[in-house]
Amino acid sequence: MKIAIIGAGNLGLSIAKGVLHSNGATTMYLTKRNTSEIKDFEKYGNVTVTSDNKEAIQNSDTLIFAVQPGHFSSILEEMKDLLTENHVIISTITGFSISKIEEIIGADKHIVRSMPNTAISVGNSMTCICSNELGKKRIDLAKAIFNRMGHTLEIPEEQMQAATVICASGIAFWMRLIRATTQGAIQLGFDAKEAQELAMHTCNGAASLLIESGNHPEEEIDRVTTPKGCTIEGLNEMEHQGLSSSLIRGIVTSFEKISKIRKG
Ligand SMILES: NC(=O)C1=CN([C@@H]2O[C@H](COP(=O)(O)OP(=O)(O)OC[C@H]3O[C@@H](n4cnc5c(N)ncnc54)[C@H](O)[C@@H]3O)[C@@H](O)[C@H]2O)C=CC1
Ligand SMILES: O=C(O)[C@@H]1CCC=N1
Repeated sequence: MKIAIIGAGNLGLSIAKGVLHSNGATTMYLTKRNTSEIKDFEKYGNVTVTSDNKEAIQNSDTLIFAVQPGHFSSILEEMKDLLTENHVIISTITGFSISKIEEIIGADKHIVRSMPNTAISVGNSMTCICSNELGKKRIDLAKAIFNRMGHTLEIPEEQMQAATVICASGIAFWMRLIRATTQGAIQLGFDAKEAQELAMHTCNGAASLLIESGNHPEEEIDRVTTPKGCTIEGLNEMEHQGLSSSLIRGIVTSFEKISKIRKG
């Protein structure tokens, strides 16, 4: 597998780390405009860091685009003559539809849209993917790439905007919940380091319980909430203060913002 990551910023580098972590590529190109900060990646023998997208594309078969939405059209325009039916073109760009990509490079290319998150760097991304008609022939390959770095779900393109919020922005939402729990633990007497340790491992345990059991969260909550106990008292107070409601409202607000990014 010869992978090029076009736009090695926050997400692109997270993908690069995940690929390295999982030995997922024979060669890997990382491109960005100013490469000085990421030259270190060349210590991995199979990695080339360059600002030359053309070189990266010509020497790779799987192209992962991770540039800002506003830069994507012009990069595709510049590179379209280099893109062939042998390439698998994977976009991670928020709000940029497959039809818009096809308008620029043509429908005769294998195009996959993916929405990973930054936990891809530690091999634990929730990644949603979909493809154009021709890309269906390569979707299993794309799934195999992302499955090495977490969990993958194929979805209809119409759900991509929602997946962006739940999975990609979701990392930030969960971080805030972990941070708030950490602050609570400090208030109760743990030092900051221990407080975070307790918060993040408990969060990990909660997710693992659901993943392994397939249970609904309320089933697991029922096991914790002793009648007249402290958990239900705390949980109800959180709901009086709008915990679930504020999360749902935040999710919907992020979703609506993507439509504005798309138009802009
Ligand atoms: N950060 C995240 O957690 C996620 C981001 N995304 C999407 O991924 C894309 C990238 O997001 P970030 O990594 O956060 O942005 P970023 O700004 O950190 O990275 C973009 C990179 O592209 C580089 N770049 C700009 N023009 C270029 C060009 N002509 N050739 C090569 N590289 C070029 C920039 O130097 C920068 O390093 C966005 O479209 C975003 O919507 C999707 C899922 C998660
Ligand atoms: O905040 C953003 O717009 C991008 C897309 C999802 C995660 N980061």
